[in-house]
Amino acid sequence: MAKRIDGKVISKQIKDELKEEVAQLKAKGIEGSLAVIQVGNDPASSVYVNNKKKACEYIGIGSISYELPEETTEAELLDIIEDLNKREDVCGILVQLPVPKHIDEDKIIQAISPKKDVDGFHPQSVGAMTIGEPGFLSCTPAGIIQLLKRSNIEIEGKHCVVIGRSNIVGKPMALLMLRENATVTIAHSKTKNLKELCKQADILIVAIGKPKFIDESYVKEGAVVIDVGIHRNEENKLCGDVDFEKVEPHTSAITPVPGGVGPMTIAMLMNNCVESMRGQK
Ligand SMILES: Nc1nc2c(c(=O)[nH]1)N[C@@H](CN(C=O)c1ccc(C(=O)N[C@@H](CCC(=O)O)C(=O)O)cc1)CN2
Repeated sequence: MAKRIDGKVISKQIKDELKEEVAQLKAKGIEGSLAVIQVGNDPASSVYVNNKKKACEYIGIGSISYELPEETTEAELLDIIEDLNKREDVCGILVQLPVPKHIDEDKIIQAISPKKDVDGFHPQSVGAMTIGEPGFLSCTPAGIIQLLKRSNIEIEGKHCVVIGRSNIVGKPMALLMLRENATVTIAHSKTKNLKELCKQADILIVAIGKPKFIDESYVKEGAVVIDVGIHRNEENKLCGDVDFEKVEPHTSAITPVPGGVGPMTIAMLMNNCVESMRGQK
């Protein structure tokens, strides 16, 4: 029977470990706050930002919230980031993505000091990860590695197919799996014979951005399936990129949506904040 990988339980374990560590750091006089910036009022972003602030409170670190109007200019946002880069009480800075179209996302990411880049999106963080140097890891891919390891799923030597090549999930995911000694294939919208390729995967990681796109015909019997997608239907019900009901019986382990990868993104963000407080980066 397929094992359901419970991201809620594993993310809680991680946050509980971090809570203890934060208490120890505080006892040594080390404190820090996460600056959370949201531009505009996209409802999904508001949910994620709120959950991030709640997670800060849970593990015992501060959060400084910036809820900026949609019309905020790029220059105004850059000024705020510049100030936050200099503040000693701020251990991490995150700008919730996506930002409104008139703001250049890359410029914003690059303005955040790599020392406070707890999202792990800065080119310096990505470069460090690529060559195995210390640096903040992108939260969703790092969360998936934790999900696999804490579920005792062997990665080394396995064929992992990652569908999706975004800078925040697909590419770093492939690199982290490679770092764990998996044999990695990246598939994307132009990949030929996607189904045949996916059927070769021992571990299939899906970040394709299409609701319920992956059915059982893409999955090798007994494979591990990780669903990064998150979509809301007309009845406000969430689903992933994987058709869970059809695929689950054919897997050895699978993540649900909700309650799989999503909560891990926030747990790993907290992990990066604590790493920043430790001053290890
Ligand atoms: N600055 C960033 N922006 C975005 C990131 C990111 O890592 N940093 N990732 C995504 C959104 N995201 C975090 O911000 C995120 C997405 C989903 C979840 C989550 O816990 N999902 C729950 C369901 C929650 C719901 O009711 O909608 C689940 O899957 O169980 C957390 C964080 C894009 N932007």
